[in-house]
Amino acid sequence: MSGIALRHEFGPGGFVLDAAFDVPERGVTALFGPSGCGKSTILAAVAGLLRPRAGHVEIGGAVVLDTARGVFVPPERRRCGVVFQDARLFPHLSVESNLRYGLRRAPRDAAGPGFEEVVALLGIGHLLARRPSGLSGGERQRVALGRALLARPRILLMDEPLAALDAARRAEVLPFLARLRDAAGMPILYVTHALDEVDALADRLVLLEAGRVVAEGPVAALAARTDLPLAARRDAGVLLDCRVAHAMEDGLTTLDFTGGRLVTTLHPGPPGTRLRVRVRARDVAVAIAEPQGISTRNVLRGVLAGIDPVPGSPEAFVRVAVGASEILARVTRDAVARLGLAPGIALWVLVKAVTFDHRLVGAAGMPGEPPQDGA
Ligand SMILES: Nc1ncnc2c1ncn2[C@@H]1O[C@H](COP(=O)(O)OP(=O)(O)OP(=O)(O)O)[C@@H](O)[C@H]1O
Repeated sequence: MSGIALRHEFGPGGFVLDAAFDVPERGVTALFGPSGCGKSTILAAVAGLLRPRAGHVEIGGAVVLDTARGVFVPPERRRCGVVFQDARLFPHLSVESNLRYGLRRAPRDAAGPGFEEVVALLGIGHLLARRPSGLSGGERQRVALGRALLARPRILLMDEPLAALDAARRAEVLPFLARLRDAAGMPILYVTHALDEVDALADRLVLLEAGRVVAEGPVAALAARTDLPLAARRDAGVLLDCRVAHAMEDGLTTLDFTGGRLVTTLHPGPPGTRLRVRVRARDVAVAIAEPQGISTRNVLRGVLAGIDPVPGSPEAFVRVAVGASEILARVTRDAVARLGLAPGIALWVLVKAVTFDHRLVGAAGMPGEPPQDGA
């Protein structure tokens, strides 16, 4: 586990950062929050590019900052691999030379994937002879990821690595990021304000607001909470870890989750492919009796676990336990009263097959790759 605790002020009366959180040894920890909440400042302080007033930063067992004891390891000795919005490749060097620059920076005794392995992981073998100016934005970012990884850092720090790309390029790079996350074997601290990137990549979420940590924990656990700023978003809803059960003849796909089965119009991959699906609360309706004669493909039986009114609105979140999972429905308070909803009653959850977000990427494994049993 890596630990980060930082306090900083940008001049008298300026922005104040006061944040502490843990980063597990593996996987992506996303720093998420509105513009100006301090995400980039945290990353800069971890990388050693900013000297905070007070703080303690430990990465993979190495203390790189401890202001109480006067420890400040300079950025070049912190072994942080940093990837920014813009790839920042050396323009006069080929892709291969850019990558080998990363490799030369790796400490002799540091273990990590080799040149060929990284090139294959990021699908950049056909680009090696080119200069950065001859690459698309997405290809440049893939090379930047490779260069950072080849330096065999203790941690990868990514500051909105997809923010400068258009939607098509983002969709192209996202699966490679997911691949890198699974293969890198090191923590990744990932700054973003795009929820779809969190859904696709993050294991843990650190939710920030005005320089402070509002909540931290596994992404799915935070998505299910109705007391966080996330719940105010239009796309608020639970995340379900699913596995493709089978493709149906009518072009639909069934997904299994711990609690039941969903029919969707998604085509994430062959049976066994794992993916994380966002079920938006606004797309979910509830019924107190099993509905008949409706077009909705997903009708799941559950038990009403709780009702959370949305402050300042005529709406409420209804939490429904479906097997071991919980699904959120956003309904009017009028519906709560009309149906006599109360915790403990049986409830049917209705989700149309067409409502699932098609931008979602497999949470593990690449769409189209064979399933990895036991993964
Ligand atoms: N060098 C600086 N001097 C003064 N204020 C600064 C400085 N750098 C950042 N800030 C302020 O600190 C706050 C946090 O900035 P930061 O860039 O960390 O936010 P962010 O969450 O990464 O935002 P975004 O999502 O827009 O990139 C902002 O209010 C910003 O104006």
